[in-house]
Formats: sequence, C-alpha cells, structure tokens
Amino acid sequence: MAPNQILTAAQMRSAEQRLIDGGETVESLMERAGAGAAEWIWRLSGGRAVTVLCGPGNNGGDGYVIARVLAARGCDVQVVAPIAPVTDAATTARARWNGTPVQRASGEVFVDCLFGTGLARPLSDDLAHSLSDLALAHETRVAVDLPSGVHSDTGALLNDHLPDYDLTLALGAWKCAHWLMPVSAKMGERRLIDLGVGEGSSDLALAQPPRLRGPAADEHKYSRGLALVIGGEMIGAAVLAARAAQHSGAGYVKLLSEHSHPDLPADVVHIDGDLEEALADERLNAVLVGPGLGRGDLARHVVATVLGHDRPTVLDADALAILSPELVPSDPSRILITPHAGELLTLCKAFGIVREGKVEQALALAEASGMTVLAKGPDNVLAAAGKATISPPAPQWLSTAGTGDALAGIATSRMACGETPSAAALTAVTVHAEAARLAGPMFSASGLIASIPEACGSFL
Ligand SMILES: NC(=O)C1=CN([C@@H]2O[C@H](COP(=O)(O)OP(=O)(O)OC[C@H]3O[C@@H](n4cnc5c(N)ncnc54)[C@H](OP(=O)(O)O)[C@@H]3O)[C@@H](O)[C@H]2O)[C@@H](O)CC1
Ligand SMILES: Nc1ncnc2c1ncn2[C@@H]1O[C@H](COP(=O)(O)OP(=O)(O)O)[C@@H](O)[C@H]1O
Ligand SMILES: [K+]
Repeated sequence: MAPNQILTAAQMRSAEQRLIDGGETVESLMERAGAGAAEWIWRLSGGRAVTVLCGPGNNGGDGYVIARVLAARGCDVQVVAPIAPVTDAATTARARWNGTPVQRASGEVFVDCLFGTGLARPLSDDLAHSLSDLALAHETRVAVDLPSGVHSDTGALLNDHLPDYDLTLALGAWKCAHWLMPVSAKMGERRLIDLGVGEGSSDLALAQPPRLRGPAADEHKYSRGLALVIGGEMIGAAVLAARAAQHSGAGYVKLLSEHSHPDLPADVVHIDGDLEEALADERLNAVLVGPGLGRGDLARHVVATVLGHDRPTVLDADALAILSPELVPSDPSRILITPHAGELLTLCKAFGIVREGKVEQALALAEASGMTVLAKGPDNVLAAAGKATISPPAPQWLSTAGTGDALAGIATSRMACGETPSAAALTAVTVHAEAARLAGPMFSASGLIASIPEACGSFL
C-alpha cells in the first residue's frame, strides 16, 4: 500500500484496473473492501444494530458484503436499497447477502454505501431525503469510501444538507475529497483500508511530518540563518511574522520598517534603513514581504525591489494583491507565495487561470508563476513543479487574525535555515498546526506564536 498517495476518481479506476489485469476480479476486490469496512464497523458498533444504505453501483456492492459479513458475526443488520444493483459485482454481492431490503429503518449505526467515486451528478431529491432521513435516525454514521453526494476530485458538496459522519473508510487509496474542504469537515475520523493498490503515478500526496535539525555545536547566529521581514503601513502584522520567524529556527531576525511598535521584542532587531542596502547584505538568507505592507505605489515599489534581488522570498498578504505576471523574476523557484482563498482567487485572475477546485488552481498557479504555492485555509494545498501535497487538517481555532502572518514568519525562518520553499511551507503548516494544538482553544496570534518553540520541538 502507498498510504500517502491521493488519487482522483479516474486514477483510482486505473489503479483498480491494474489490479484486475494482475489477476484480481472486481468481486474479489469488493470482498476485500467490504470485509475491511465491516471490521471497522463491527468494532464501532459494539453490538448495536446496523443499517446499511446500498446504491446501484459498486459502492452499494460493498454495502451488501458489509451486511453479509456483519450478519455472519451475529450483528443485527438491515439493508435499505432504494435502487437495485446495476453492476455485475454489486448484483453478485446482493445475491450472496441472504436477506430482504427494508423500506425504512432506524437504529444505532448507519452505513452509507449509496455512492462512492462513481457519483456523476447531484443526488435526486428522493435519494437525498432518504440519505438524510436515515442519517438522522441513527446515532453513529459511517461513510464507506466517501460520503454520498460529494465530488471525489474537488471536495465540493453536490447537494445541500448532506449528513455529517463519525467515520469515513477510504477504500484502497485516499481520494482528494478526503482531505479537501468542504467535504473533509464532514467525514469525522478517516481510516484507509488496504486493497493492495500500489504506488501509482499520482501527482498528489498527503503531507508527512517534517524532521527538523537542531543547530550544530559550532553554529552561530548567522550560520543558523538571517531572515528579513519587511514592514509597511500596518506594522503589527510584520511584528507577528518576525516573532514567529524568531521562534522557528533562524538565528537572526531583522524587521525593516520606518515605524516602530510597542510590542516589538528586544530580540527582533529593528532597522529603518534603506531596502536596497538591507537586501544587499551577503548574509541574508530569506526575505518576507506582504503582511501589513499596504497596496499603494510605495508597496508596489517594495515588492518589485524585493523580487529584483535573488534572495529566497516569501510573498504573503498585500504582496499577493500586487503580484502580477510582469513582476515574476527570471528565477521564480526561490519564491513561496501563501495565499488564502480570496488571495488565491485574485492571483488566478491576475495570471489568467480558469480552473475548478483548490488543487487544480494551486497547480496551475505554480505552473504559470514558476513559484511554490501554499494555498492555505482550513485545508492546505502545497503545489510546485506539477506536484501537490495536502496537509491533514489543523485546529479551526486558527481562524483568528494574525495567524497567517505567523505562518509566513515560520516559512521565512525555515527558508533562512536553508529549506527549499516547498520544504519550508510544509514545515510551516505542520508546526503552525501543532502550535495551535498546544495553544488550546481561544488563542490569539500571540498565544500561537508562544507555542511555536514547543511545536518545533515535536519534530526535532
Ligand atoms: N471498481 C472496483 O474494482 C472496486 C470499487 N469499489 C467500490 O466501488 C465504488 C465505485 O463504484 P462505481 O464506479 O460503480 O460507482 P458508485 O459510486 O457505486 O455509483 C455509480 C453508479 O451510480 C449511478 N449514478 C451516479 N450518479 C448517480 C446519481 N446522482 N443518482 C443515481 N445514480 C447515479 C451510476 O450510473 P449512471 O447513471 O451514472 O450511468 C452508476 O450506476 C467505489 O467508491 C468503491 O466503494 C470497491 O468495491 C473495490 C473494488
Ligand atoms: N477553519 C480553519 N481551520 C484551520 N486553519 C485555519 C482555519 N481558518 C484559517 N486557518 C489558518 O489560519 C491562517 C489564517 O491566515 P490569514 O487568512 O492570512 O489570516 P491573517 O491575514 O489575519 O494572518 C492560515 O494559516 C490558515 O490556514
Ligand atoms: K458512500
């Protein structure tokens, strides 16, 4: 099994076809999928009654296998089947299940096997009502492969009022929707069931935790990395970024700004000199521009000046409103951009990108700009050079002002430490999420920043 690969519905079909070409049958795969799912449902049900909703395709087929396996273990199982099976494998699975479907059921555990990766259009009103009525009539809900009514490749909801689940059992490989909003928020816990699908040619993967390295015995502040954060109209945002950078590995963080700030810690070195001069420092390893910068002529000049130098650079916030194809330098691979959903939309417009879904948009923007793109938000998609990585969800308490500035500061610090823009972005997202977990609920950006050192410590 390749536990980190994420497949589109088409790639999943190809992967299944490769297994079938290698001697498997759809029926044997369905048996494995159904038995694997039944094992989880058995554990979760703890002897409670189970209702399985079966659709017409192979997802429904999995449902009949689940019903048969659970019944054989003595579980009280009912099947609701609003549409008869249409595939050979589902027809066989239905025939092997020794029971009669019921019209309606209420009970304790609900298993959704209505549709999986084959869903081609929104559910009809009748099916959508059956699904939500059954889900409401049960305490615990499990989705097999995917919740029904969702787009496997984009994570979009195809119907309103779809249920929330406690557990989603991905069959054979992760699909994009398992990790993309808004669907991913409905899935509850996620578990992957092994069907023997090997490593394919997927260009999408689930992010893995980074391994950080502490300073060597002979390290000094410059060898650990010098980061420059450029302030602007709202100095507070740059201060947050500089404080986050300071706690993320760089040995030296400078804040260039004509304004000072009462919260500026003594260990962030404030300079108010010339930008060109600051950028010309041979020891400078990474630059951040954008948080609190402003969007006027001066801000444009600052962004153009930074991009005119050859430093590893993070562009965030206001710098993303300014970025345009004309400003892209000849060596853009040293640049990381960190747009939230609104900034991603603006950048797609600026670069003439018309694509559906966050993964496709991030990949297209990375291709058009040559930069590394971290499309952040409740789901984080990192795209560079034709490959994309999705990070597991972070605490939603991050939805507070200033946490994006902290993220940009961490990424800049990691680039100052010598990480590539992609590695730095992955480290930043992971450390940011861990710092949020450590900070507990209701934190502010400052509280988050205070947890960064301990969060980094988890990955040393
Ligand atoms: N293949 C394998 O080897 C294995 C696959 N496995 C399992 O199979 C699942 C994929 O199976 P699948 O391709 O049959 O798709 P599935 O999601 O069950 O539904 C498709 C059916 O629904 C229909 N339909 C579509 N939209 C509709 C709508 N809105 N309203 C009504 N009907 C609609 C569509 O017909 P259409 O009308 O579009 O021609 C078609 O008949 C996968 O998620 C996993 O669970 C595992 O068993 C392991 C082995
Ligand atoms: N609901 C959420 N769940 C998890 N992370 C979130 C959520 N909302 C926002 N975030 C994270 O918080 C940060 C917010 O960044 P941003 O929108 O740029 O805010 P700001 O500009 O105020 O700093 C991003 O890193 C984003 O990924
Ligand atoms: K399903």
